[in-house]
Amino acid sequence: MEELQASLQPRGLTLSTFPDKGRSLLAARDFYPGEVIISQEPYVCVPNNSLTESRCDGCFSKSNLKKCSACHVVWYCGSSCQKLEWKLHRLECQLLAKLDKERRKSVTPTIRMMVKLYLRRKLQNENVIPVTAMDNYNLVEALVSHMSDIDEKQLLLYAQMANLVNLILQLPNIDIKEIAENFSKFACNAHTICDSELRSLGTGLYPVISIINHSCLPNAVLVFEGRLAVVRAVQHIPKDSEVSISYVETAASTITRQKTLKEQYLFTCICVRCNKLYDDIQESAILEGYRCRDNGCSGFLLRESDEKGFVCQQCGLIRNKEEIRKIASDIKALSDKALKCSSSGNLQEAIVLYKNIEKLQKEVCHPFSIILMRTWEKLLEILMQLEEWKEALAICRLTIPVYERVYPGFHPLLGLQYYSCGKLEWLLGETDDAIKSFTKAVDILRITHGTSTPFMKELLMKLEEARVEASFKLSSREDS
Ligand SMILES: C[S@@+](CC[C@H](N)C(=O)[O-])C[C@H]1O[C@@H](n2cnc3c(N)ncnc32)[C@H](O)[C@@H]1O
Repeated sequence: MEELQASLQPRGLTLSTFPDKGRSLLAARDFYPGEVIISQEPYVCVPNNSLTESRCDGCFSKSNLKKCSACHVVWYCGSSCQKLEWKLHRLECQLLAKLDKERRKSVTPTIRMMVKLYLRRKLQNENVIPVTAMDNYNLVEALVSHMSDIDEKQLLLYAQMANLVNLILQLPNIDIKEIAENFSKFACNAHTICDSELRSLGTGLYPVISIINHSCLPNAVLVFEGRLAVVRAVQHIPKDSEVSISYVETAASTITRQKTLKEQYLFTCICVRCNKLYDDIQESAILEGYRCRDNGCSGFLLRESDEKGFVCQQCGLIRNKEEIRKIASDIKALSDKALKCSSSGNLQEAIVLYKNIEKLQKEVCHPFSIILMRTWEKLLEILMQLEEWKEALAICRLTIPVYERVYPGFHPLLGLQYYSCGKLEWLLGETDDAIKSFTKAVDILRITHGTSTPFMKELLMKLEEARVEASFKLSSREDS
């Protein structure tokens, strides 16, 4: 770790260890919103390839793919990506090619990532791939695994997966227990690699980025430029304070966030947001609870002590538990049907069902409820697929106030939602509104995504084009 400390120092970073959360990354100088704190290439990564969708192993793109003719498992979009991966894939390819057809089907992305991890370690040990302070297997060894917190069922699954990896690798002196522990390390430390619009593309292990702890109110954000993981400050991070990112969706009540963190990452979060008790009860009731039965009241409800109903914390009106239970069960039945319709491609029927869900949710959910927000997101997604732009814009606009509230400050999801709104407004000829939305998107995304990626260049170009169009419209109006 001394070597790593030495390489972090010139970047204005330092490592520390806290008793309640282990290693942490600290700022050794002030960082400001939009500044890159650290970036790292993956130690290993794999695309989300499945039987239904394939991606290039080098750049994760979906176009012009050709399957490796020897192993029939890995895809490439062209020779440059194939060359980039060649040193490692040469070994992997020989191993995968030896497997029979049925066995090859069991080589999931996670199994492949483990195989690649051991092959990369071997290549670094043999000096085929260079070792640096930020790129070496010791960093993988130092990752937390939480092995003692894993239940029997999960342990058994990791043991079976480790056996399969061993069978593929056929390396002498390999420790099956260590492979199983590494699967647990993947679960606690690996990151989902996303595109600029936060759509999942694959998974990667970034052992230095993995030192950054979680906060439900993070001061930094992790985004990807291709496979490169980039952490940017979204707040002023004063010298000596801890750098934090969020591992999970922050638009959720503390109970939900803590449950997800415990299930997926095996820890109980001790961040400031999780420790704020009163505000949190109110916040959770707004995000995932019920609204007052008086439509003019914006109060949130809490359960009555005798459990008969819910009391509005603003006007005191009581809402009957049975009434809420009935609506909630109707919503559940409709949601099951809507999900079936949308996954079977029956989008028109799905729209009708989601609109009915929205109507019922408006009766019971607080206007800032994330449950209602998820329904709007689903409606927006389907309306976009159906190219119903006007309706899509109306729904997109509804989501903005909720997004503003649940993703405050420089949050990529808020920036992306403004971007979607702007694109719809521009398409529908509402140029002035499009300029406002693109500007808001730029203000946020230049901090979270930087300005040099093709994605940001496209957004900046759209804003420029919209401005030109607006001034053209204005001058044509003045001329006539
Ligand atoms: C990706 S690692 C982060 C680095 C880790 N602290 C280490 O020592 O390697 C995730 C682990 O760090 C700890 N951790 C991260 N954020 C935490 C938080 N907000 N509260 C408590 N523990 C946390 C948990 O043990 C978690 O499983």
